[in-house]
Amino acid sequence: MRSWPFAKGHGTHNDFVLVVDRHGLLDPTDDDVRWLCDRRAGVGGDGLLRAIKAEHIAGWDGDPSLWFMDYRNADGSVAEMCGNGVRVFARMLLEDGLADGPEVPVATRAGLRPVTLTNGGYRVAMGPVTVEPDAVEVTVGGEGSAHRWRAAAVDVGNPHAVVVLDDGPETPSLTSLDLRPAPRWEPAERFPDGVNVELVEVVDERHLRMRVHERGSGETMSCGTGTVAVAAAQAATLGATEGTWRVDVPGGTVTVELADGRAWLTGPAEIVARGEVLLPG
Ligand SMILES: N[C@@H](CCC[C@H](N)C(=O)O)C(=O)O
Repeated sequence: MRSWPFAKGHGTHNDFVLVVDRHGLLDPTDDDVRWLCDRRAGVGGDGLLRAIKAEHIAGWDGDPSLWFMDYRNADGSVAEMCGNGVRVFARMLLEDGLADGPEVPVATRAGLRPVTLTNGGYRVAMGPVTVEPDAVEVTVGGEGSAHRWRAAAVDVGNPHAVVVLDDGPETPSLTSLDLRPAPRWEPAERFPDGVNVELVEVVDERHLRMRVHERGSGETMSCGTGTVAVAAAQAATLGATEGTWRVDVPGGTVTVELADGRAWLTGPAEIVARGEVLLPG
């Protein structure tokens, strides 16, 4: 049995188990991550956020004294970035006295992501975003209820495929789609390491509603990098290089600002529990 102090938190109901591992001694295995994220046997979460000093991360060539967010999906796989997670991560560091506000620079596999505590929530500088319209075909739903659409490939540090639903009479509503089976995409080589798939309803030009199937976690109530991806895909459709978008997800609402190929994400971050978890083994 191993006993680890942990916190549980969420950003627009995208939920995480958080552990502080300053010197990189915990080294969670894939099985540990799956167990921690298990909603019946473990603590439960869409992913694990491990805070480790960047000096222990091979390949990090920035300031070694920064906190590095080691993000793992619920299935144990590693991801480059998590837009909701990084806000919750910054909040935990601030609450624990491990960082000074109002700006917390967080090292991630996608690069530096500064998080600033503002009146409207936690604002994250999300870095560069690129959009390739109509790059893949995505199939959503199981046999008998499958739909196929063209999707934009969007890079927010991690990969996304964004389907914007039209308002034609044959188009199913966002809420009716079955996101339990993992969406498929073609050509498969376009995303060799998997992809997060967002489905979007346009409420108006600057207001979007989305659902997401996350690589490594399944359908979640929100995905911060996904909200940036859908805003960027919509901006590309409009021919806009800057602006502010409201994005509604099943777990709440966030704001995405875009300017000159870069993005900022603002939303809530909550810590809901702290304790000691007893890992098997
Ligand atoms: N929920 C996150 C994204 C987490 C990583 C993603 N599943 C991936 O594998 O790329 C977010 O809020 O951005």
